[in-house]
Amino acid sequence: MRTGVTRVLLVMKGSGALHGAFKIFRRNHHSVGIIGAPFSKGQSRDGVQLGPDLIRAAGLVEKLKGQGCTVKDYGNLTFEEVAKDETTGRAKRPRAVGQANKQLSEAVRKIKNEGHACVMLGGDHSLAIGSIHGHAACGTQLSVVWVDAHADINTPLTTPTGNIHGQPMSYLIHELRSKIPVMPNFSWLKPCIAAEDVVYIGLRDVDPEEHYILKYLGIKTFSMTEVDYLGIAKVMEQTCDHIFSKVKKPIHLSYDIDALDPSLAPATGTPVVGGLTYREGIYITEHICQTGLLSAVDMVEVNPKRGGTDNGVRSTVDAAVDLLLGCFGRVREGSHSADYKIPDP
Ligand SMILES: NC(=[NH2+])NCCC[C@H](N)C(=O)O
Ligand SMILES: [Mn+2]
Ligand SMILES: [Mn+2]
Repeated sequence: MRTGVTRVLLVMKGSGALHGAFKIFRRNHHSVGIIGAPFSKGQSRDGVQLGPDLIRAAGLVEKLKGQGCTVKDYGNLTFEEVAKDETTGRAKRPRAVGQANKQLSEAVRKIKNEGHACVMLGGDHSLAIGSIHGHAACGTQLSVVWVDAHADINTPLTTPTGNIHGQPMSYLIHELRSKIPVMPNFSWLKPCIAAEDVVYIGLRDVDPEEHYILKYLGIKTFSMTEVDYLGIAKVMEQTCDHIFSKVKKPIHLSYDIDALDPSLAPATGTPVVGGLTYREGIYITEHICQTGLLSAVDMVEVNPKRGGTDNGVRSTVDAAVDLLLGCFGRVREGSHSADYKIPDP
């Protein structure tokens, strides 16, 4: 039995005809818990810490409620300044990143334990460390769908930039445990994801060392080349075949806004041309929602100080909101409540 999907026998009153028998309707009463993580030290560009409040200001909570979700906003985390934070290995600001992610992990674990689907608003993508760790801490094995132009799987020794937002996956995957040096403020973190439970979608800027790691671990990837070749519907079908091949596990969707094409989402720190269209980006969320197994979502790397114009920022933030709405029941064909009746004149 699929969870998250209700089968409804739709009978058109008056006509006597049966229309769309056993048509599948999306369950819209998702319970969503939102946590903001205004954190930017996993990379070097100012502004990405403004993401959570901007995404809220674009009406996320009201729109989720408007489509039938129950929403609890847990507010934003606050992060203390870390005084001396020297590079370890090549990783920059490890103490600040380690501390912030420890806080985030605890917050996500609480939201999950209170029974909600968790939405983490970033902030930079280093926050996936705490978000996925806190989600996994609830006890179940997870699948991770990582939608991004980048693989973010450099280790602290392979990273070309030192930015930890390019490394989160390497800290989380069991198989890379021996490749991660001891880092200050990271002793709380244990790997919690198996390489075979990860799927990437949207890749188009992968460092050579990352490419080696992906091949070495046999991780399932759909680069933009595969998106072009297969089309997004097949990509999503194969994504689900892969993550559901053994048992059906809860899904952690980690969505970097730079997966979308920069013409649509320019307000981000590391834009890469040739990205997902709006429709492909939304289709991913609709499909994941349909599985009924979406358990947590990260929406990261929205940076209003990039992207040039006000329009560019607005289009980026609106796209982030629409992607989140797609995760929790919005469908483009439209929808209606179960008890709706056409008004009599
Ligand atoms: N979350 C991101 N936007 N990551 C970009 C990473 C870029 C590059 N691969 C690095 O490791 O630094
Ligand atoms: Mn990225
Ligand atoms: Mn990323």
